[in-house]
Amino acid sequence: MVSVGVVGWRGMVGSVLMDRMRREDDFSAFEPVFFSTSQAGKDGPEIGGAVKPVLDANDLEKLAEMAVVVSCQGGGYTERIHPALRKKGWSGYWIDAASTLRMKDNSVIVLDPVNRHVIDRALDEGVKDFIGGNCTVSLMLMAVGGLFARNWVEWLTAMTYQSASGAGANNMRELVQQMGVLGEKSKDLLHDPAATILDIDQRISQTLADPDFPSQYFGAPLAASLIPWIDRAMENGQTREEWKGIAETNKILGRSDSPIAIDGQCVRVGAMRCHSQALAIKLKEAIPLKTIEEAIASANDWVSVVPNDKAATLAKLSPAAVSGTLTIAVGRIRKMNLGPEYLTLFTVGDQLLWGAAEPLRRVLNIILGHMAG
Ligand SMILES: NC(=O)C1=CN([C@@H]2O[C@H](COP(=O)(O)OP(=O)(O)OC[C@H]3O[C@@H](n4cnc5c(N)ncnc54)[C@H](OP(=O)(O)O)[C@@H]3O)[C@@H](O)[C@H]2O)C=CC1
Ligand SMILES: N[C@@H](CC(=O)OP(=O)(O)O)C(=O)O
Repeated sequence: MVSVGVVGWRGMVGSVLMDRMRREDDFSAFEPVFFSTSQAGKDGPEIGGAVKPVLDANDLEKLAEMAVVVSCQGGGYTERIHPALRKKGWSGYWIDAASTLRMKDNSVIVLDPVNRHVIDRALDEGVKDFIGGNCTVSLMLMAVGGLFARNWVEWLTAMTYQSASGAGANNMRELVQQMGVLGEKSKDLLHDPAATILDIDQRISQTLADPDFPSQYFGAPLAASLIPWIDRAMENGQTREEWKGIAETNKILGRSDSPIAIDGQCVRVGAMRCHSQALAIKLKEAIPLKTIEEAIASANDWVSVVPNDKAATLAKLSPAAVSGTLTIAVGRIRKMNLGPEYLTLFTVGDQLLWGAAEPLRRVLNIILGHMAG
């Protein structure tokens, strides 16, 4: 059996990946070897009734024995270990959730329902680094990949509403903590029939402004507010999250040499693990709405077109409705009053599933199939 090293299996993305692998019985196709930077020697996860000790994730000798390494450990780990392994002459496959290697010439950003042809060509050409994309980019392409596949898109803007999970587990905890503080600080007024809504609003504002309000990880209140800044500044005024939109989308589509114009604003909102996006798309021609909806709906098995009405929208087009599922909900699809070539829509997807773990799980199976010949 092919030995596959798994690093980062304890983390948030890694935990979601493990759950998906168990559900799809992926572990029956290879020999998993679990690595950790803090748990070496302890019992690893139970797989098929067997429990084996965890190995040291810094042990290059042991890692080099793997035919494939899957890492959800983070960019710092990748920066240290990947070049050291390659320098040792390791020629195995490296699959990674971190952004570190995404834009390297000899890596592929993987989203197989959208770019399987790019992945297959890379495997045939001997590429060994296969990297999961930025979650927002992956979710956008899962939503409107059908429009790109038909070469209908002239340009696209993505106004994002990104969940706390994109920033990490501690940020998710902080969001819930913030919600709890707001509830606790206002409950006396909520239970007082004489209290006016402006009394309650003022109490919330005072609580958000309190220097003791928990914001260590986000750096600002997120609950009852939002943060229009994700990742670090770029020289052109974008954030790096916004830059990923054009850079990674075009690399995934194999369009880096003739990029499609993409830009937008990336905003953190108080959702737990689903990213939402409002897209505006300039089509190359005035395509009928029904034809557009059919192209979106037929692009992959997970996209689900939600009718543009209030009941369907409230029931199906939200983080509350989509969280924890592989569904890519796409709704509010309509032409804009800017002209018949201008399309807008709203999409919601689970940022830990299709935004992180699922593309890694799927490309591992593609690579194992390629290795089997
Ligand atoms: N967060 C997201 O939604 C997305 C993240 N990514 C990327 O995926 C990578 C992993 O991100 P993420 O999963 O958020 O990272 P986490 O911080 O959740 O996990 C990374 C590692 O932290 C260590 N760790 C320390 N304390 C704990 C703890 N209490 N519980 C579990 N693990 C702990 C574990 O390593 P050890 O076992 O060695 O101690 C774990 O593998 C990053 O590169 C990130 O950029 C990509 C797309 C989306
Ligand atoms: N940056 C995304 C999460 C993610 O995809 O990170 P990266 O592109 O560094 O893997 C967010 O904050 O929501």
